Amino acid sequence: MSEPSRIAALVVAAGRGARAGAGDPKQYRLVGGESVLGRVLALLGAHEAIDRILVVTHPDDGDFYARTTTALAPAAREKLLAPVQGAATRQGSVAAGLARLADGAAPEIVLVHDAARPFLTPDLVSRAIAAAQAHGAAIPGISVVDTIKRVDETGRVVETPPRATLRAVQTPQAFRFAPLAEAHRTAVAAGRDDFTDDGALMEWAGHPVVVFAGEAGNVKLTHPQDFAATGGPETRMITRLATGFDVHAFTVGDHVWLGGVRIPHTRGVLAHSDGDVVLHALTDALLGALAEGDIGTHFPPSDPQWKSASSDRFLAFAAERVRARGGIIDLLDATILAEAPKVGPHREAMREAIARAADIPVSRVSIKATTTEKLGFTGRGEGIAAQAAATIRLPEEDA
Ligand SMILES: Nc1ccn([C@@H]2O[C@H](COP(=O)(O)OP(=O)(O)OP(=O)(O)O)[C@@H](O)[C@H]2O)c(=O)n1
Ligand SMILES: C[C@](O)(CO)[C@H](O)COP(=O)(O)O
Repeated sequence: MSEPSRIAALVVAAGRGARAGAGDPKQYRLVGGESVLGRVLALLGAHEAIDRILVVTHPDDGDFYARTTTALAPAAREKLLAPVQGAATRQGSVAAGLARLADGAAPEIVLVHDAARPFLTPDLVSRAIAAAQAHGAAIPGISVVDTIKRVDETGRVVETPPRATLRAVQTPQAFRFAPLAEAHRTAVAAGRDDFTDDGALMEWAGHPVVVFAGEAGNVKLTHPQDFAATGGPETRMITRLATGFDVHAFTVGDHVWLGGVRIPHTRGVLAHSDGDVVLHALTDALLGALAEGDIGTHFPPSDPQWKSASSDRFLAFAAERVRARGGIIDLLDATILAEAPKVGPHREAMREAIARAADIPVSRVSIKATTTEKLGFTGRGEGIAAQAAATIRLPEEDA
């Protein structure tokens, strides 16, 4: 069997955003409630074909970068290499990243992406990878809607290129790694540091470059009005809250699963799956927020394939449904109702496990517990229960 391709994402984030006006560096400002770079890294991190991500940063941005990456889901954080420092030009910043990626086992394919383009989609990333695998050098482009003129230094029009032949190109631009790294070294040796994209640099170095379909929404945040326009996503997102509840009876056994953690106990639970009441309640809360039924709708207990199933897959499924509808999970909160086992010693491990299953930052997961003062079935030690709440944001048109 052939080895899977090694595919790296190189995100250039070392610019100063002079055209974006006063304020924090544009790659760390918020759009739709999330940092621009954070959105890029979350999306690239969740893409299964990408095995490592390198961000090229500005030396002044250490704190911004640390805050952004701490808030990432574990799956995305694990793919991050230590950042490298950029240069005075975009081309120089890309070259610095390529030099770092060449250290050790270089990737086969590299996707070069502007941190300032936070609205890329998984589909665009997949198309970029497929195009690079097929053609070696591939860049996303869209047809232009304005008529474009070439002018001289006085502003006089010297040419009107036929519009049908023009494309406005974007990132991620995808290349076989070795030729791109070589072309960058050749450009520096030739004293060139003025290429505004890697497609132009590869073209100059004599490589064929193909354009594949870009996306109109994949804009580069350049001027202050670009951020005003993206005030859209924030106001267009609708917050939804829903709850979930689950109970399992105790039976003979020596452990229980709670929040994705195996906890030794004097009893086990009666269940078709692993009987994790916390993950079941959270799954129902997420499905409720989507109005997409409940856990039994998607994973019927009558279906033998879910026998003894690990419940993190149920939660992962529900979280993926939120993302598939363009949504964001803001909070997963659960309360465990039991006299025993004690939850406190396992709380952080549960938060980590839930964050991992839902692919969200740990800071968005909360676990609480209470006894019921020896009242009711939980008080009598007959079973264990969990109630949960989830808040998500969904695009207005889909909510
Ligand atoms: N020396 C530079 C210049 C740009 N970039 C990155 O290249 C991308 C595209 O560049 P641009 O939108 O021009 O960003 P800035 O250079 O920051 O903007 P400006 O030209 O307005 O200062 C951005 O993600 C930017 O951070 C970089 O890593 N290093
Ligand atoms: C790479 C790029 O985003 C493709 O459109 C663009 O060339 C970057 O230009 P900038 O002047 O560095 O923003």
